[in-house]
This record gives sequence, C-alpha cells and structure tokens, in this order.
Amino acid sequence: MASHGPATPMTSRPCGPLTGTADVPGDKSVSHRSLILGAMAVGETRITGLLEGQDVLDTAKAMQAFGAEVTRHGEGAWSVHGVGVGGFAEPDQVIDCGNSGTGVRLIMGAMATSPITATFTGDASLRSRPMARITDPIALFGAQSFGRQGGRLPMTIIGAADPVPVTYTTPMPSAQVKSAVLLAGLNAPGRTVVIEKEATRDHSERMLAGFGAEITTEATPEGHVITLTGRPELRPQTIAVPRDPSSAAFPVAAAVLVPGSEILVPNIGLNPTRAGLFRTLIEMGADITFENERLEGGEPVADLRVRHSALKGIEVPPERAPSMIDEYPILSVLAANAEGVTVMKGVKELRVKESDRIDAMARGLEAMGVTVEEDEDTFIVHGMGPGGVPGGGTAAARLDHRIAMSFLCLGMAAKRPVSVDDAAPIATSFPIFVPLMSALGADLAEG
Ligand SMILES: O=C(O)C1=C[C@@H](OP(=O)(O)O)[C@@H](O)[C@H](O)C1
Ligand SMILES: C=C(OP(=O)(O)O)C(=O)O
Repeated sequence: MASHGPATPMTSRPCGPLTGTADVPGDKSVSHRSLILGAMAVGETRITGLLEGQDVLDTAKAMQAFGAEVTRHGEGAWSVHGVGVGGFAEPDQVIDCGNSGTGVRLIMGAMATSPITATFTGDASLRSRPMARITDPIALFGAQSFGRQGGRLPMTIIGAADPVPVTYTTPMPSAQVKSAVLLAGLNAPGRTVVIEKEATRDHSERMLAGFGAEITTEATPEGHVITLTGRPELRPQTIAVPRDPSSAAFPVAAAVLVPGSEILVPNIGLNPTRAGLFRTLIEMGADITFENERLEGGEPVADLRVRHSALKGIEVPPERAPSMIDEYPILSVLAANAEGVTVMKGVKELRVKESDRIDAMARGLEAMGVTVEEDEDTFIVHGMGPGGVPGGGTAAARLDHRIAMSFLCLGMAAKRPVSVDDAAPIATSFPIFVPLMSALGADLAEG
C-alpha cells in the first residue's frame, strides 16, 4: 500500500511491572524470503508462522502479480504454488511494496534476470530510499532500470533477456543487497559470487540451500565469499518461520526498563547474524537468560526470560552493527535509561532506513529531555539512569515502525507520558504490538 490512512497518535504512560508471556510474531526477513523463494520453486511451499504484517502482505501480493498462487489457510498458515526459477510472468499492474525496503529490493533482484518488465513503487518513506544499491548490481546481469533522480522509486526494471552471472562485492553491509544479487543469480547460467566484507544476516543463504540450490559460503581474508550455481530447480519446502528477534527486542527492552518486571519471550530466533542486541544488553547488565536452547529448521532458537535490571552505558563496536542494525532505535531508549554514556559506532546505514533513524531518535530523545550527540556514522546517548528520562513530549514517527515502538517503550519507564504522532506504521512489522504490550501491563492509548 503506497499510503496509510489518517495518522494514529498514541501515548504511553508510566506503568507498573510487566509480567506474563510475550508471543511475538514471525520473523519478517524469513517471511519475505519464504514467499519469494516459494514463488521461485516448482510446486507448493507450505508456511506456518508467517508474519502477517503489511510489509509481508505486500510481498505476498507482489508474488501473485508475478504469477505465483499464494493462499492464506489460517492465522500465519500460507501456501505458495511457485512458477519455478525463470518462470515469473510480467505483472500487469504496478508493484506496490508499501513501506518495505526488503520487499522491493529482494523482488527487484528476483525478477532482474527474467525477460519481463515491472514497475515498483511504495509509500513516501520507501520512495525516498536509495535503490541504486540494487540497480547497480542487477545492471551487471544485464537488467535495465529507469527510476526517479537519485535512483528512487517509482522505478521500472527491464529484466535481462540473456543474463550473465556476476561477481559482486557489496559496497555496504546489506543483507538486502546480498540477497538481491543471489536471487538474480538464480536465473543466470553459471556461478554468481557475492563477497561481503562484514557478515550480514544469512537467511537467504540458509533458505536457498534448504530449497535445494547449490550455495557455499567461505570465510576468507577479504570477507565472506558466497557462491551460487545458477538455474537450479528449487524444490518446494515446508517452512516454520521462527519468531522475530527484532520484534522481541521491544517487550525485552520494556521489561528491562520497568521496575519489578519479569516476562518470558518464547521461541525467538537467535541466528548469530541477528542476535547482537541481546549480547549488547547483557554487556550493559541486563538480566536475560536463554532457556530451552534448541535448533528449529536449522536456526538456533530459545525462550528468553527477562527481568528488570539497572543498565550501564557501553561502547557498541562497529563490527556488531550488522547483527543488530534494526535494534539501534530501541537500544538508544535503553541507553537513555542507563548510568553513563552509550556510544554506537559504525551506524551510518541507519540513515537510509524507513527514516534517518539517527536523526529521528536524536530529535525525539531531545524532546524527552535526553542529551545526545551524533556524527554521520556515530550516535551517542547520555544516560539519565533507571527511570531518569523526563518524557512529557511527542516524538515524530516519520513513517517508521521502529521509531514509533521505541518511543512507546520509553514512555513505560519515563517520569511523564511519551507520545508518538503516528503509531500506524507499527502494523508493517508488529501488528499485535499494542495488544501484546497491553496484556503485559503497558498503558498505551490512542491520542
Ligand atoms: O535482508 C533483510 O531481511 C533485512 C536487511 C536489513 O536491511 P539492509 O540490508 O539494508 O541492512 C534490515 O535493516 C531489514 O530490516 C531486513
Ligand atoms: C529496515 C527495516 O525494514 P525494511 O528495510 O525492509 O523496510 C526494518 O524493519 O527495520
């Protein structure tokens, strides 16, 4: 959906202890990939635990437009009847990826080596985000793109009729770029190689292997070298989507911040390329234990038990950024409640997310009485100690779900209520955020 309805202002008031179980929804990254790879397999992929957030629903709709049959059977239970690698039909409508960078970028990669044309758009946030990071590598396969100035949506991609395989070093740590190149490589003859200097989330590699593609990852002094053999026949899969650590971050943070809290957050995917926040929180002094650690569908999973804790500020090293890239907004809320200063380095990719997340958090935290510092690649938050943030202001969510959820969590433990001007974007990734947090004891109300 290219726009949402009227803004939904929301206020979070200081609350009593959070208790109970937080059943967060399925992983957004794995959900997008399940639909896209399911559409590129021959036959029926069955998915349970799919995230039914708007970002993923927009990807489901897009896969239908490219010719796959996508059916919802019940809550989180979906099937995709795929058309095979190279089998995409040309959509007869504009593909609207709504708010989702992952959706549009992976789909552009997936269609770039088929002889079809597709036009992509999204909401105001997505239309402002850079797409050259995708159009540059897909041009090497032979695809052409025609977008707005600065490589922005709306954009038309003409897929390569006669694609060639590519060797590509990603210029920034980005799983979306890596995945787009690998998905394009699926329909190129021969070997496509992606080299990434810093490891990013590896769901695409794991899932491509699961669907039967020949794919290897080698650690070398230059970084991770991922080699994919093109033109496989992908076999349909049965996928149980693990729960999203990036969504779990919000109830986990809220329980750490609100005195007296103790919650259980079951079945959270703890792939090491995603789990950086939990490591950081433990270094800050958070009381988090990992119970019932196990492997599910090849991914490490555990139940998280989280108790209120006093935090201290730390320096988060730049090399950890890819494993917690979506968690910096909520980390800065935690940092505002820590004793001492938290320094987040190597975070410039935050500037090209749904919003410029450094600027959005900096201005919002200042409005709540917190001192921050920033440069292009660094964000520093001066902690005010447990419960020490004055609050009493309104933060602009900027069409960014993670900014909205972060400030609502801040309000649970600030001295005065915290408001966001628009909580509607939360539906893109965590549609049950408000009822789930309210059931734990949070005081959230529209207005
Ligand atoms: O590949 C993915 O599923 C994602 C990759 C990350 O983006 P970048 O690749 O831009 O870092 C992340 O921020 C996004 O929420 C999901
Ligand atoms: C950056 C995010 O998503 P996307 O890039 O898919 O819009 C996110 O969910 O925090």
